[in-house]
Amino acid sequence: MTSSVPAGLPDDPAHPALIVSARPEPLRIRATDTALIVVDMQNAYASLGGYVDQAGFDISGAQGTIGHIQRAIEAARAAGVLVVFLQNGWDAGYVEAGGPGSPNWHKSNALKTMRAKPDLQGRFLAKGGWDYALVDTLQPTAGDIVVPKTRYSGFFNSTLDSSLRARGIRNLVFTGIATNVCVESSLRDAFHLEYFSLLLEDATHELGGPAIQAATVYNVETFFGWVSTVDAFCTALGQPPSTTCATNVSGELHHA
Ligand SMILES: NC(=O)N/C=C\C(=O)O
Repeated sequence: MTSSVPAGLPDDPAHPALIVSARPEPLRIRATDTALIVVDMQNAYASLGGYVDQAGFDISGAQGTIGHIQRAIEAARAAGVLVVFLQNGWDAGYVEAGGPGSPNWHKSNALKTMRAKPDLQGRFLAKGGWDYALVDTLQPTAGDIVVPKTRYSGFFNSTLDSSLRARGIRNLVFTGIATNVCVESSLRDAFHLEYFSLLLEDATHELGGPAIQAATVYNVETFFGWVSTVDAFCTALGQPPSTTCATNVSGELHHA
């Protein structure tokens, strides 16, 4: 059910709110209590030759997603919205990945692919390696935060929750890869931790195909939060794409 009445934290006359056009209704946020969460934009998930590519997933849409995330990051920084990069992976010896006693050892397609192809052993998601690194075009700058994590949810065994609470953050704007795994896992945990979550659907990419993307969007819109676009986010921040930046069809960033 959609509505035009904004949801979100109550109005506070001392701190005027911004309204983001979203489904199922607009969401009220403030730059000072909002963080843009960039989930796992590492070579593993967004570059040819990285883990998910080598494990057989289609990442042909990832380049376009990178361009959309760049726009959201530029708008966030310009408006004073905190930018948080999540970075998924383990120590080079894979101790943090867990052994056979951990479901992660059995379900992680990175670990499974490396076990199936021993020549790839040590290549995927190991701290210090190319696969683990954030893609060249989405690098943190001063004022941004980078939060390492070892499981799908950014909130599990990480400093994410305390870093956000210390800064008074109550609204999280989610971007990244993969929509249906680490983005959705983190967003679901955010709901249970009382954060208001906004998914920028054109700044995410799925592992599993368009129906899988649609399923997460449905889940978020119906149960866990709100769904919007990069353009709507930029506009709400007073950073319309025409005056800040725009993407061309290949997803590369250029300044207008
Ligand atoms: N970043 C993610 O969504 N990761 C998904 C799968 C994996 O890490 O194996």
